[in-house]
Amino acid sequence: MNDILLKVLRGEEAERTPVWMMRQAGRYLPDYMKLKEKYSFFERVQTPELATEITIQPVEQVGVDAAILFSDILVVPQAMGLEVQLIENKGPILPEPIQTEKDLQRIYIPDVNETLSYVFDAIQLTKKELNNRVPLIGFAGAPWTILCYMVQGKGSKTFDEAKAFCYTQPQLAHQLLQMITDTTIAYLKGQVAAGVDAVQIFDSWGGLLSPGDFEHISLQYIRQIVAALKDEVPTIIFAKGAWHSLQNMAATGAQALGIDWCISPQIARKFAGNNVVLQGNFDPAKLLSPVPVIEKEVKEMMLAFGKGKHIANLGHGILPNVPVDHAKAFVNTVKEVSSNW
Ligand SMILES: Cc1c2[nH]c(c1CCC(=O)O)Cc1[nH]c(c(CCC(=O)O)c1C)Cc1[nH]c(c(CCC(=O)O)c1C)Cc1[nH]c(c(C)c1CCC(=O)O)C2
Repeated sequence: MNDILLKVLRGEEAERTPVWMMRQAGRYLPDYMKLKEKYSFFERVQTPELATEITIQPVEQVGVDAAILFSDILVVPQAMGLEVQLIENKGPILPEPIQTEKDLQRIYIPDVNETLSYVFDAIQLTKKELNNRVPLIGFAGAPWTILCYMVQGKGSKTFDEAKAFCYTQPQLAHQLLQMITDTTIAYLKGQVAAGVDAVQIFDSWGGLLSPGDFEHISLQYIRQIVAALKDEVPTIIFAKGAWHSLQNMAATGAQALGIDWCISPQIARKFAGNNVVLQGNFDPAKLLSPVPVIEKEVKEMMLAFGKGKHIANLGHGILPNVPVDHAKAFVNTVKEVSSNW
């Protein structure tokens, strides 16, 4: 039974630094690609046996200290009544995005036990199959990041239409953000009831907002989610690029904060204070370097974080073209360095 991730999240000492990788269940694994040939994305997500198999692959094949449920943040807008398509090599498309008050009337706060029960079934089955080998992390998108897709209707580097929606129709935007928040709270509570041991909130686009807008448009809703889960399981907030608000994120009471590779561990620690756990922050593209370079740079990262209050991870999701051996070198170097502390 490996529960070092939970020990660190509870503020206890662990034998060594726990390690997992964002988006670890996915396209860099040959066994995942085999299932991808046979089943569509939402078939994989909605079939508990497939989701379980994919969730466990990186635990068995790469040796990570936690599993993260195979699903997607976009199942929430789907459950709220929006169509979501995942198009090969193009990413997500929402053909009828939210842009007006009339559009908002098309969506609703769903009964998660009806619309998202397949996620809860997948969690129960995964917990059974994991048999406590490692903890299971559940997740959801932050309301702002979900709004980005619901309004823009597709991926974007700037999400300018989503921002324009917030800046020109603030009342509608906040109504939508609150609907997403309420759905997300019910959804994450359902994940906890089904058995997840911790949850991560992915605010992938938090860094597109100014510090003031981040508070107003994103963090005030994340704060509600963290508060709602306070007595349930530990929470990790990953707001990519929003390093300016680490102090405010720590004040939400979340147990851990994810950081990306554009901030040093030392500065992140200064901003976040001494109590919260930091998670991160290896540049995912650096996993494309030769293995000796990976080993050297992971060691440097580990030394920069120091012993304790750290969960080793990438600074964003693993890229599909990373060789499995390189992912293993990342995981093994974390284990070696921190076992000798
Ligand atoms: C923004 C976002 C999305 N989804 C997610 C985020 C937040 C994290 C981040 O910023 O990377 C979160 C996510 N998506 C997926 C997981 C699975 C669990 C894990 O291993 O981390 C998680 C945690 C599977 C997935 N979700 C998706 C895939 C790839 C499609 C496939 O394999 O068929 C996987 C494995 C599709 C997806 N889903 C999304 C995009 C933009 C795409 C297409 C681009 C891409 O492929 O990365 C939305």
